[in-house]
Amino acid sequence: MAQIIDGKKISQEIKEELKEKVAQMKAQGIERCLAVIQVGNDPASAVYVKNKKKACEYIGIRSASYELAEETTEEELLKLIEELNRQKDIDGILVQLPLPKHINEDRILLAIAPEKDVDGFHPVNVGNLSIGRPGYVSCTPAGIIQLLKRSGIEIEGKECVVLGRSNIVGKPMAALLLRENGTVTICHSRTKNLKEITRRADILVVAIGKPKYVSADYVKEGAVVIDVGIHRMENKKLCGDVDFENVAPGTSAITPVPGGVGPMTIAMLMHNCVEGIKG
Ligand SMILES: Nc1nc(=O)c2c([nH]1)NC[C@@H]1CN(c3ccc(C(=O)N[C@@H](CCC(=O)O)C(=O)O)cc3)C=[N+]21
Repeated sequence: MAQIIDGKKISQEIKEELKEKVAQMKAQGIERCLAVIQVGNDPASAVYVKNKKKACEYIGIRSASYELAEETTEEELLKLIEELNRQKDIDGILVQLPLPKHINEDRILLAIAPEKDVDGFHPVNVGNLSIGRPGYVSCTPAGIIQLLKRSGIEIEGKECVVLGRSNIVGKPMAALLLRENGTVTICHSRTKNLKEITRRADILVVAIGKPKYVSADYVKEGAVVIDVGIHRMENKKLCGDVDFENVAPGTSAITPVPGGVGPMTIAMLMHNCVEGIKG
């Protein structure tokens, strides 16, 4: 029987550990504050932002919330970021994505001071990860490493296949698996003979952004499958990039959606806020 990897439980464990750490830091007079910026009122973003603020409250760090109108200009947003970059009492800056179309996301992410970039999206942090230097690591892939480690799944020497090549998930995921001494292949929507490659995986991370895209014929018997996708179906239920019912029986371990990778993203954001930059 496949082990269902419980992201909710593991994320809770991490938040408990962080809560304790925050209490110790407070006793030494150290406080943390995360600035959370949301532009516009996309309902999905509003839910995520609310969950991030709730997590801050739970572990005991302050959050400063900036809810900006849809019409906010790129210049106005840049000005706010520059102000927050300068403020000594702000430790982390998170700009919720996606941004409205009239704002250049790239320019915004580049404006966040790398030492406050708790999302790990700034090119300096991305670069540091790829050459093995200390820096903030993107929360979703960092959370996946924690899921694997805390579920007793070894990475070293394993065939790891990442399906998807986004800057936020696929690429940093590959870098992290490599850092853990996995043998890493990245494949994507244009890959030829995709199934042949995904079927080689001992650990398959799916972040292709298509609902229920991966069926059992993509997966080797006994593989570990991590599903990064999150989609709302017509019946309002959530599903991932993996067809869970079809794939789960042939795996040794698999993450569900919801309750898999999603909660880990927020736990690792909290980790980044509390721990700061470390090796
Ligand atoms: N600057 C920025 N940083 C992000 O980290 C970021 C972002 N923008 N924009 C959107 C994506 C998406 N994301 C998720 C976080 C938590 C869940 C999560 O907790 N999911 C729950 C379900 C939540 C629900 O019920 O909708 C689960 O999978 O169990 C999902 C997705 C962070 N993102």
